[in-house]
Amino acid sequence: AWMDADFRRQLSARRERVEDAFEFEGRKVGRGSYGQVFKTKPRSCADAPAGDYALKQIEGSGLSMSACREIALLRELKHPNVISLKQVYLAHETRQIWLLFDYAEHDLWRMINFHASAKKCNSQVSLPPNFTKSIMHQILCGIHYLHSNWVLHRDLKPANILVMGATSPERGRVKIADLGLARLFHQPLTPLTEIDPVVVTFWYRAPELLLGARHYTKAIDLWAIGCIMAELITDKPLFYCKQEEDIKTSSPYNRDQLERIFSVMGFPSQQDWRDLPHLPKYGDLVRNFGTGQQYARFSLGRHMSRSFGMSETSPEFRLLSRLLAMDPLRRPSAREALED
Ligand SMILES: Cc1ccc(-n2nc(C(C)(C)C)cc2NC(=O)NCCO)cc1
Repeated sequence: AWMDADFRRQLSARRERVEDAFEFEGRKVGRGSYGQVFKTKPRSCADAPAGDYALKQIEGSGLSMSACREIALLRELKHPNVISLKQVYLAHETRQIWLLFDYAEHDLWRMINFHASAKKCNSQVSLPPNFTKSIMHQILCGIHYLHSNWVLHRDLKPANILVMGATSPERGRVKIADLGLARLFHQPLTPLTEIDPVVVTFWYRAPELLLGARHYTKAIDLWAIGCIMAELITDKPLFYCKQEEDIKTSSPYNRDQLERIFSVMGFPSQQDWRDLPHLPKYGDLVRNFGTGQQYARFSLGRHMSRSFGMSETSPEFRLLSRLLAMDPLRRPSAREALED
């Protein structure tokens, strides 16, 4: 009531309603803790250019903290490899918030699974090497832009790497997005609750996070990019680890996930990772793994050459092993990885 009633009436009469501009009934394509997403086209009367759009109806009502954060963040960011927010619709009657994005036909999770299943039935439809190189270059460009604006992603994984489809003028272009769950908790140590049917995976989480690191860093994003690179090459999650169903742990320490990392990478020595003993969960690590002698013969080179014939002297292996350095201080910045 603080606003003059007549002025309010004029404003609400002029405000463009999302249902007037877009047809989205029954066209839901996504559902998660963040809200629901519809694939839509503008109605002829709308002034949006023709093409497919994604309309996200934000969970909850009114300007929640996460809605504010998403709008404030996305409206400032503009890069070809980062999802772009086209329009915000505030439905005052229902206090609903709608975000309009360009529709991305694909995401890396589905593309990798498609090729993995195609491989199983022996049609050699594996991802062409140039595809992996192009996707990696675009992810690194997008992350370099975010990091230079001091935006950390915190939950990079194939499902958050969108790829524009054939009907889009930006065909084949990567759009880094954040479709969901982990965004609700800004600190790495918040308990993971099952507010979303899809179980959170730890496969892309850097070892320092699993050992209780208190803050996200750029190096944590680069570790995840290393995991994505390996998955593009092999069609398999590098640090695949079965998930217990009830992930209600409040501790960041995940023994099974750490075990999987060590059985691929080997166990980090004092020389490999000087600061390891200073991490909060180092005591648990020693209790569970001792000196890690049982992993002495494992290494990334051994894993990639024995399982996928990748040469340890190849340039792609060199980049992969830099991205997957156990010590976060030894991982390259996005710029250094781009130069590589
Ligand atoms: C609460 C909240 C949710 C998502 C974001 N977010 N962040 C990003 C980055 C890639 C710029 C980091 C992108 C988004 N949001 C989206 O990708 N939204 C589209 C589907 O939900 C921000 C904040």
